[in-house]
Amino acid sequence: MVVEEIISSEDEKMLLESVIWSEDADDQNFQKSLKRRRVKHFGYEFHYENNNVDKDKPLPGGLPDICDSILEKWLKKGYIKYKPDQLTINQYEPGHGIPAHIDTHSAFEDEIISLSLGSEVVMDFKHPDGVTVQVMLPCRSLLVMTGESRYLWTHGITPRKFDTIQASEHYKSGIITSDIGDLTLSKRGIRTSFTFRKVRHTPCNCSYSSVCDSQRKETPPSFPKSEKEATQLEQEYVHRVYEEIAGHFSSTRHTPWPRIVEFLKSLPNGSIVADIGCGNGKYLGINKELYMIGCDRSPNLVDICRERQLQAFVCDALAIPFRTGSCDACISIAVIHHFATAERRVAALQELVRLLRPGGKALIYVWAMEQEYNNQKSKYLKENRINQGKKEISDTSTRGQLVEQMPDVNNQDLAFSMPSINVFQEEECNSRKVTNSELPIHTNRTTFHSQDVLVPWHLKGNPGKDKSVEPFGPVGSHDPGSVFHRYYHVFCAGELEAACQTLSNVSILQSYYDQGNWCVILQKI
Ligand SMILES: O=C(O)CCC(=O)C(=O)O
Ligand SMILES: [Fe+2]
Ligand SMILES: [Zn+2]
Repeated sequence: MVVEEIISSEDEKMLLESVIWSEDADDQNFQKSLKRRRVKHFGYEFHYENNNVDKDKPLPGGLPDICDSILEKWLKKGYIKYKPDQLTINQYEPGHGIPAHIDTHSAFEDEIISLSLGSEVVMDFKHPDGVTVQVMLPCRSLLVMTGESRYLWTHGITPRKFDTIQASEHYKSGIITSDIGDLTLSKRGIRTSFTFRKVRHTPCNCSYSSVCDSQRKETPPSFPKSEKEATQLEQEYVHRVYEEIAGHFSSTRHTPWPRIVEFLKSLPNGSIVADIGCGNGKYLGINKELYMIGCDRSPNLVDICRERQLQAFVCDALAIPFRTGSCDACISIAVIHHFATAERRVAALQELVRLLRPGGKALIYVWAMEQEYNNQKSKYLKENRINQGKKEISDTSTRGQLVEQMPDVNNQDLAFSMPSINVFQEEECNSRKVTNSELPIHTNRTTFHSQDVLVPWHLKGNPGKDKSVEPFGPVGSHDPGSVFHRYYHVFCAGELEAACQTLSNVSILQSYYDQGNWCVILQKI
C-alpha cells in the first residue's frame, strides 16, 4: 500500500532538516559511508554484514522525538498497528539504489513502512517466481509493506538517474504499467527515506517458509521420491542458493572454456543462439557475429548479465518462452545436472531440442561422476597437485574453500571443478542410486561416492566489520562465511548419451569428456 500526501510539505522540510549527516565517528548514529547511499540508524543499529540487528544493544536515545507525533498519527489512522522502535534513514543521490532484498524475517516484525522525502522514486518488487512490479513512490508518500509484500517479495531501487513512469499520472503512486503510449522519463532528485520497523524478539512464524530465515530447515534433504519433492529440492538447493551466492559465484566465473568457445566460433555468422542457464553471461559475448540471448532461473544472475549489457531474461529451463524451431543453436552449460530426477533431466534436454530448427545444434555440458578419464588428469587437477606439494593443506573444509574460491587459473573455471586426487574407481558408477535416502554432502576434491550429492559453496565473508559493506548483497540473510549446498546429479559415462537417445528428432553428433564434464553436441533432424 502506498499512502499519498501522508505529511505536509512543512513537515517534510522539518524532517529533512532534522537529519544531520555528521562526519563524527563518535556519534552513535553515525552514518556509514556506503558506496551507493548514506545510511543512518536509530533505535537499533542495523548490521549489513549479517543483515540483522543486535537486539540486546539498543542505541541510546531511541527514535528521534520529531517522529513521535507522526507515528502516533499513523497508529491512530490504522496504517500501522504497532509502534516501531527502529529507524533507518537512507539518502539516495540520483544514480544511487538499494539492491533487491527482503528485510530479514527474524530481525523485524511484519509491518515495515517507508516514508519518501525530497524526491519520488520507482521501487521494484520481485516475486520469487520472477514477476517484477514497479511501484511509484511519490514525494511525501508512505509505503506500507505487510504480509506477502513484506515477507515474500523483494524490494529494491535500481541505481539509475531516471525512472520510467506513467505520463498521465505523473506524481501519483501505484504500479507502473508498460503502456508505451503513456510513459515518460522522470529525473531523480535526492531522495531521503525514513524506514520504520519493529525489532522482533521471537522467531518468525510467517507462512513463507521458503524465504524465512527463522524457519530454515536444519534437517538434511533427502533423495526426491516424487516430482513434487524434486521441485522442492531444486527450489531450496539450486534456485535459492544461486540467488544467494549470485554475486560471489559470478566473481569466480570469468574464463570461458576453450571447447565451448570453439563451438560458438564454429557457428555461421548471424546464427541465433540461446544460452539456457547463462549464469553471469560469460558466453553471451564470445562471438560478436552471433545473436545470443541468455536465460537463467536466478534473477540476480540475470541482473548481472544486464549490467554487462548482455541480453538475458529469467525463465525456467523446462518452459522456455521461445518459439519451437526458432534457434540455430543452443548451449546448456552446467545446468542439466541440477534437475533432481531422470525424467526432469530428459524433459530439460527435450525443451532445449524443441528450440532448435531442423539442422540446428545444441552443446550440452554436465558434471561427471568420473573426475579422471583415460588416465588423464585435468590441467586443473595437476595445478592442484602442485599447490598441494607446495603447501600442506590438511583441513578438508579449508581445502574445499580453496578449490571453490580460487580465481581462474590457466583458463579453467576452477570453481566448477572438483577433481578427485584418488584414481577413479569403476565401481562408483554402479552405485547409481542413493540407497539411504539422505543426500550426502560431497567433500570438495574427493571422489564422488554418490551421483546425487550436495556440493558446498563457501560464501566469501566480509572480514573486518564496519568497512563499507555492500548493503544487502544477496537476497535474504546469511552470516559472512556461510556455507550453501547445491544439489547435483553427477553423470556417469554414457548416461548423458543415453538420455539424449530417448529424445525425439535428434542425432548425437559428438560426445566427449572435457575437464570433469560429459559433453554432447546434438543436431535436430
Ligand atoms: O529507501 C527505501 O524506501 C527502502 C529502504 C529499505 O528497504 C531498507 O533500508 O531496508
Ligand atoms: Fe528494506
Ligand atoms: Zn518469516
